[in-house]
Order: sequence, then structure tokens, then C-alpha cells
Amino acid sequence: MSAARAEPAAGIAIEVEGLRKTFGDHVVVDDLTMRVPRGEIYGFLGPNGSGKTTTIRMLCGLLTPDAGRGTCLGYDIRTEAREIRAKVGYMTQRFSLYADLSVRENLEFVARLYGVPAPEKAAQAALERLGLEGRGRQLAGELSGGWKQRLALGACILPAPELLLLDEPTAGVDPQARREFWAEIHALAAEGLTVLVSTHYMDEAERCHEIAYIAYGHLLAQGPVAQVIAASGLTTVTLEARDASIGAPAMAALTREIEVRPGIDMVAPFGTRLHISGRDPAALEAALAPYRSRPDLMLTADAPTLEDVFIDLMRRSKDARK
Ligand SMILES: Nc1ncnc2c1ncn2[C@@H]1O[C@H](COP(=O)(O)OP(=O)(O)OP(=O)(O)O)[C@@H](O)[C@H]1O
Repeated sequence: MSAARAEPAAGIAIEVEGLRKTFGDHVVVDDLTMRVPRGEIYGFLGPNGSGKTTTIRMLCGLLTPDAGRGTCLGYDIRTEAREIRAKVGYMTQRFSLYADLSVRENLEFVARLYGVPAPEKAAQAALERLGLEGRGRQLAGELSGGWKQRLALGACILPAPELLLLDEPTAGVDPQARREFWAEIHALAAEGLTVLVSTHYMDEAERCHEIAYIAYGHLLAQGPVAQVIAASGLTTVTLEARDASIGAPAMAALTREIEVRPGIDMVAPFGTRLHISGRDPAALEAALAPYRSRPDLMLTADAPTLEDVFIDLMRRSKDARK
């Protein structure tokens, strides 16, 4: 008999607090607390090796935390891993399909493996849903990266999970295929599925209802994108040349000159423009004053991008660890 499901706070798919995981003496996840509402697309961001995959594995009971507690879909992540896994679709970074089986055969195989009733019908429905009908007989190994990921998503949703855990599902996939993949993720969320997705792409972060940013095992920011940007406390100014008189080498020299000035926390080139940010608006303005009076340059107030905010968070976290 399956364990009785604890009644989670209304509409909450995941709620964990104080999660910690170490491998040897390496603390990979430290005091991580997060809450994911049901039906939401929750983006998980952070530099390589920051503990995203480890967290995802703890959430679905594949890894036991050293400390902390939590529930996933109302089940205890420490003691009810089996119940969690029955309701979760997990697409790992190296999700593999059978390269020498056709697309249809792969889906039918997954359906049988999970005991899905009427596996052939279920596979057909998945083919239609993901626009794969025309490719049913193609070998999975011959699909392009984008179609492979779509097939992997199809396999994940075949057993009708309540929660999808997608670990960098679109890494290396072209923009058009990524856009289609995300349209499907939104359609699934609209049907009530909760999706936790890790990504390194900023445009994908902006497609999430909420995001969490994790660096060096610590959760540094969490909330809707606009809220995370507003909470960053960064002020940003864009600098560009008024005409083509300033070439790339001069702009590079300008970058080096500006980034060491007191009051400047970050300078990031975007094509022919520089994105200059600081956390103290008065100090930022003082640092930029000499450039405002230059007739060949134009400085305009701008909103920080999500990328500016993440880079700033990562730097500050690195500094705090020194
Ligand atoms: N089983 C393990 N044994 C030892 N170290 C591990 C193990 N799994 C992960 N690590 C280490 O834990 C750290 C966090 O890894 P994790 O895969 O969780 O990061 P990530 O944020 O998912 O990274 P990426 O964005 O590169 O996928 C890394 O330094 C990794 O080498």
C-alpha cells in the first residue's frame, strides 16, 4: 500500500528547508530552502557545479540530504522516495534513448516500462502531442538535437507525472527548437503540471514564472524575474559611441579604464555598447561624470538585465567566501 500523502500547504508542489549535502569534505548544497507552487514553471539557475543537479536529485529522493527536511508532491523526500518517483518525470542531463530503436518504439518501450495502460495508444498520443508523427519510424539516433530533446520530453510525460524535473533540457539546442520546447513546457504547465527546469540560458529564465539562483551551494535569489532584478539593488547605465568614430580596440580600452573606477561594480560589453552597473547610484554617477562630458559618448539610464544581476550575485558570493 502506498504511504498516506501528507497534506501539503495548499497548492505547493515542493517545499524544502535547510537542505545540505556534502561529498567528502566538499559542501555541495548548503542550507537550501525553497518552495515551488503547483502548476508553476520554476527556473533553476547558477554557474556550473553550483549544486543544481544535486538539489534536483534530493528533491526526487535519489539522494538523501545530510541535513534538512522537505516534501515533494506531499511526500517526505527522506522516507517516501518511491512514491515521489512514481509521480515525477525526471529528464537528466544525459537523458538517453535507444538510438537503434525508432521514435515510436522508444515511446512504446517507455510506456511498457512504466506500466502505462494501452502502451501503443499512449505512444501514438505522445507522437501527436509533440508533433513527432512524421518521424515515428525514424531511428532515435538519427534525430537532430532538438528532436531528440522533444522525444525525451515525450518519454518523460508518458507516465502522466505531476511534476517534471528537467535538468538543462535544451543545452546545445538551436533557438527555434528551444522556443518550441518551451511552448510545450508552457502548455504542460497550463494543464496543471509543475515544472522545475535548470538552464544556463537567460531567455529561458525569463520564460519561467519564478526563478531561483544558486551559487556555491547557496540559494542567493528567488522569485519572479522582475522581483529578482528589482531586489538586486543595481543601477545600470548604457554607454555607446555617438558615431562609428570609436572602434573596438578603443571600446575595449574604455572598458578596462571604467571597470577599475570606484563606484563601478561591473562592466559588460553588449555588441557596441557597454553595460555599466553599480550598487551605489551616487558613486556610480561620480565615476561616470568624466564620460558624460565627452561629446563622442552617449550615456543613458537603463534597467539591469537578469544576466547583470546573476553575475553580480556570483561575484559577491565569491568575494564573501574569500
Ligand atoms: N556523486 C558525487 N560525488 C562527488 N562529488 C559530486 C557528486 N555529484 C556531484 N558532485 C560535485 O558536486 C558539485 C555540484 O555538482 P552539481 O552537478 O550538483 O552542479 P550543477 O549546478 O548541476 O552543475 P552544472 O550546471 O555544471 O550541471 C560539483 O563540484 C560536482 O563535482
